[in-house]
Amino acid sequence: MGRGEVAPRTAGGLRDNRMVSLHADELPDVLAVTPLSAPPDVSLRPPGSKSITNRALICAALAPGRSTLTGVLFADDTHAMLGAVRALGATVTADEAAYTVVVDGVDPRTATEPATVDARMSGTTSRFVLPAAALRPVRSVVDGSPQLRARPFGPLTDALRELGATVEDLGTPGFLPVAVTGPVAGGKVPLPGHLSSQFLSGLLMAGPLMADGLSVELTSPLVSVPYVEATTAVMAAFGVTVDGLRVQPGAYRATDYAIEPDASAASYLLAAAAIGEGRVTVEGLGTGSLQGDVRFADLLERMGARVERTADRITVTGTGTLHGIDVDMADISDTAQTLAAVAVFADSPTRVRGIGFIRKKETDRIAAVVTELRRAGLDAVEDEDGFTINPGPPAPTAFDTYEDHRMAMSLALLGLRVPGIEIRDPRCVAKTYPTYFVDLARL
Ligand SMILES: O=C(O)C1=C[C@@H](OP(=O)(O)O)[C@@H](O)[C@H](O)C1
Ligand SMILES: C=C(OP(=O)(O)O)C(=O)O
Repeated sequence: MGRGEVAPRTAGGLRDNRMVSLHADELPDVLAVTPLSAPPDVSLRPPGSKSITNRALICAALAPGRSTLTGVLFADDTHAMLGAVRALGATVTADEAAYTVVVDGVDPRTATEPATVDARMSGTTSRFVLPAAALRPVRSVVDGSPQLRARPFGPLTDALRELGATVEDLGTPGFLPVAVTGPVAGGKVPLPGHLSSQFLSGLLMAGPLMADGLSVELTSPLVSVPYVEATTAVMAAFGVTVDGLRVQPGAYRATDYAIEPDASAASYLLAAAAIGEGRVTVEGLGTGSLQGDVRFADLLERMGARVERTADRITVTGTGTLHGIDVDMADISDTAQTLAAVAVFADSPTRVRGIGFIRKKETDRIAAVVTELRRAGLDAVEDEDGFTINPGPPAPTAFDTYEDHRMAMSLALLGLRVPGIEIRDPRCVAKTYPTYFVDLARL
């Protein structure tokens, strides 16, 4: 995928072409979105999945021997993970132009060097790397950005202590930074599920290298369930079986692994078809996807868009009709802000439930999306576990993005239909989708 060229401060239209790149590295402080001049009719392949890339990197790093990963996402969150697995002793050779990473993994139980990991803003990196670091008989420090330091971490440190690791709180207990010294013995452990699924995914991936194996007992309902299914699927590709929430002692097998495109990233492109009353095909994602977020297309269908699916492709066609829906998004909460943007153009209110935990993501996403839509003159209401969007025409607005890539990507969609929409700090898309505005411009 090359870098797009469009007019300065402009995304969405290619006609006034003054050749300024829309890659995240080169975006201005404020980006104006130009409404679509015609309904989109495009086929796109989003970049590799962040979630699958970061799982495959952990499994490959723990698998002695050489693994080759293809379709890799190169974005801030995966650069964080590349740094993390290097710090843990894996040898990593990345070829960004070829979307490929070669990993020579090592058994962490033989480590002799202390490690320091900067997880940057990446929840997955921090929560996946700490249990892996706990397998090492030496001390590892894990830290991240101020934003990541504000996100919950305590369930993971509690679980690792219970499983036999030494965990030091280096700041506020329950938050980064922390230090861990293993080896973690393993065994049975209780774990809350209602804050994040990433604690469970991280523990499961370290499970086979714990001397006593691992058995997790959830003490509260699990959110983001499909991500745990993705974890066990990637582990299976590297030769490890998870039975319920139990993992026997064993070993990862180095392998060559193809990463599918990112389904959360795809949500913006598919939403654009519904909003822009055109047609968008997302290649490489379909009924065979490992990612729950492909189900975002089901919601567009419920709202009135036409959806066609094959094993590896989804096409959404906007029909000009969009009805509001009432939906629990606990399984696919990364697409809740995308749905909010679509809901603005529906003919009845949309209520999203079950996502109270997204208040602890990059920002309080419920408060942020409601605040910004209200600034655009919409009647949006914050609920404890979600939000309600009453549709209406958005006023020209420069949206704040709260250092949250998904705020930027979702709110930009309004500008495809409404003039005067601007995105402040659009560079925050670099966290998971540095070429987002390049792809948006292709619509
Ligand atoms: O495991 C993963 O790859 C992810 C799980 C989800 O987080 P939570 O489990 O914290 O909801 C999701 O929001 C995040 O973007 C990626
Ligand atoms: C919540 C997200 O990421 P993470 O938890 O991995 O930082 C996200 O990508 O929306």
